[in-house]
Amino acid sequence: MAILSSARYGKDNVRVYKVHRDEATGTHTVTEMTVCCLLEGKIEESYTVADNSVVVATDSMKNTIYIKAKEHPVNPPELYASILGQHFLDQYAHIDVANINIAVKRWTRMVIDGKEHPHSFYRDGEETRNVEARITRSGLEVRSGIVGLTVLKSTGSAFHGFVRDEYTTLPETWDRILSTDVDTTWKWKTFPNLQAVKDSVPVFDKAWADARAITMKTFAEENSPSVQATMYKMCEQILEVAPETESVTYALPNKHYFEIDLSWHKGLKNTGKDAEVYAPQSGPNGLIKCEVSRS
Ligand SMILES: O=c1[nH]c(=O)c2[nH]c(=O)[nH]c2[nH]1
Repeated sequence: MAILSSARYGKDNVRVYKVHRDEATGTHTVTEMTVCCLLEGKIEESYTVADNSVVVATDSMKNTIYIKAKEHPVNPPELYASILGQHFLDQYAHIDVANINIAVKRWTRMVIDGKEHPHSFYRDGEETRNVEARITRSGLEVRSGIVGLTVLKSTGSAFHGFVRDEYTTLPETWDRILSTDVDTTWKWKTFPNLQAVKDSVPVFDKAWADARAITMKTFAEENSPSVQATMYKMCEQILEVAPETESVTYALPNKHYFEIDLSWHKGLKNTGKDAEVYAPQSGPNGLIKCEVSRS
């Protein structure tokens, strides 16, 4: 005997671009995002007995993503995700949950001859602003975040005092390169309904800007004793500045840069205090994760 223990389906990788044209100033503002929409509900029969009468086609979900982007603001993405998800619950009585994930790409306004250009933008990094929303009839669970913010510091990072035994070869260091691709999320207290999300609109952009600034300032200024200790400090600060959040997570790869001993070539000094040329590693890499909640 078999039983369908869990199921969700929908459209992934729906790419959407929206322009807002300010008629008064002639300034355009653009948003480009990738949306994933997965529905849950009374859909068992579509899997178990091939009954498609319960299936909202994933093609219709794609259409709905475009239509809701036309009808409503797409910023902040937390609001658009909530509006989109709520639509599926309102429209289809047998759908219980809409899982909406959004990744917003960067289009930063060009500055030409010292002036912000009204309609030209550039991609300043692969970092995205992300939202994961789970919309149910008992509330909206929303997690915001940043993915793919790549950072490096050339000093101001140490790692020593770790376990030394017969498996250890890594030397202790008081000065190393630290580099990572930041993946962080902050979870909002569950919203009871869509109106509560609408009422919270101003806090979403602020939390994103604060989390980004805290990540970079802490990374840059702290004399890091480890990735673990640095990320915990970042979490604490985000919880502090965003009181509407419940918890914060970080997942940070430790992207290693190895010293290269070149002494075999004419006695070249390139290790320790003389290290200048390093070998960036693709893998293996460390991967350090944490979630910090209010106590
Ligand atoms: O910050 C670090 N944390 C670790 O857990 C670890 N492990 C390791 O080999 N290097 C590092 N660096």
